[in-house]
Amino acid sequence: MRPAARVQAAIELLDAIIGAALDNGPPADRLIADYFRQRRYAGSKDRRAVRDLVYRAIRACGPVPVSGRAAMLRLAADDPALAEMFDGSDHAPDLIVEGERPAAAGIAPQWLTEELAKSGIRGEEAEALLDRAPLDLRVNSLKASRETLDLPETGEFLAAPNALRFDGGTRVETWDAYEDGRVEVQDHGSQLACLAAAPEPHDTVIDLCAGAGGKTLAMAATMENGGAIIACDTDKRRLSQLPPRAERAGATNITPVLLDPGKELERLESYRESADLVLVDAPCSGTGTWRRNPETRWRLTPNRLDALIETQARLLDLAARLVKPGGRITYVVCSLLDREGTLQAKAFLERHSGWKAKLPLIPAGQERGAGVRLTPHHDATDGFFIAQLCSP
Ligand SMILES: C[S@@+](CC[C@H](N)C(=O)[O-])C[C@H]1O[C@@H](n2cnc3c(N)ncnc32)[C@H](O)[C@@H]1O
Repeated sequence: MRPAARVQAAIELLDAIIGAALDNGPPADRLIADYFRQRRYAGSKDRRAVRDLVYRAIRACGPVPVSGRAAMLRLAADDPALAEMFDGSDHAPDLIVEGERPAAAGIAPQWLTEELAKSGIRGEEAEALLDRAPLDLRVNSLKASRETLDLPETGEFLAAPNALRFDGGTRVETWDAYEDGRVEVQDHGSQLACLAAAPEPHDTVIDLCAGAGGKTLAMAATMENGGAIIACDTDKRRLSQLPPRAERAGATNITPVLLDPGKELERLESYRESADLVLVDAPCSGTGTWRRNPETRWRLTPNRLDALIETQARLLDLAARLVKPGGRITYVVCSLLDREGTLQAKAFLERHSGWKAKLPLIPAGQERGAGVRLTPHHDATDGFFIAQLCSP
């Protein structure tokens, strides 16, 4: 593909990504993969170049752009070589018309930038939300040790006991250690959240929002396959990924339980007041993960945020019924908004007398009200809020 044709391809993809963001459609990565599946003539260099342009444009635009072309013009406004590609030739973008406006720059849509600022995320902290993320691995201590594991590349040792960091583009999927479950891809922030949860080998743990099991597997390793982990989720597709992953990782103490939204307690009745630990890794705005999925900031609306906050409160109340006296809830969100983080934890403590917050002991983060917050700028991790809520 000629360079100008790559720019036009990026514009077409951006149109699809903007449409999907507004209609709750597929994520950007899937749209990009589908686009190239239908265009086999594009080589790997073309794909990489187009993908890079698309993500640069997504990161550059704060509010939702009116079109892919406006998003690309945002980039071209600061990049004369890119602006020259708008030359109207075959497969290239049309010439730039005088007065044609690029999409607005910024961190996020205005309302969301304000929510972040209210939560203390502004300036460098806000800008770092759109950095490119490195690739973090967790060495699976059921099968290997970080100190002796031999990998094709040397990773940087991070503060979490099994964490290693590599460059963003590292192709770990091709490594033997990945294939045979000696390592898992997991952001350092997620690993620190599991460290905060600190499950003991004999514990009964309920992982209420287990998804595909990222944190479940980390806890199974910490528990050395002892005790029991009940891994729940309402999403059948995500939860169905857990058993094969557990098998690959050699984790044997996990029971997956599919929940019906709104009827979670009915399914979990037999676990009432039984858990030493309930991990609530709640559905959230994902404002802490924009480094990986920058287009998700165009998907969020004030109404969607309100609905997420309501669900988080409901799941915390449910968790309180599952914890045994003296047990605890570890509440985690990959969000930096106080309404989902410290204010959510505070509201829980007000609703549940006798419960107390205990500051999680992790070698990173900053105290934020009832818990600890990790941010891309301060901790070089995805953004997280983590609280430990202890039952009387
Ligand atoms: C942040 S993700 C969990 C990620 C997962 N713990 C991990 O480490 O990979 C939140 C999960 O909550 C699930 N969820 C949403 N509503 C739920 C509900 N009412 N009960 C249980 N899980 C729910 C979603 O399907 C999603 O998988």
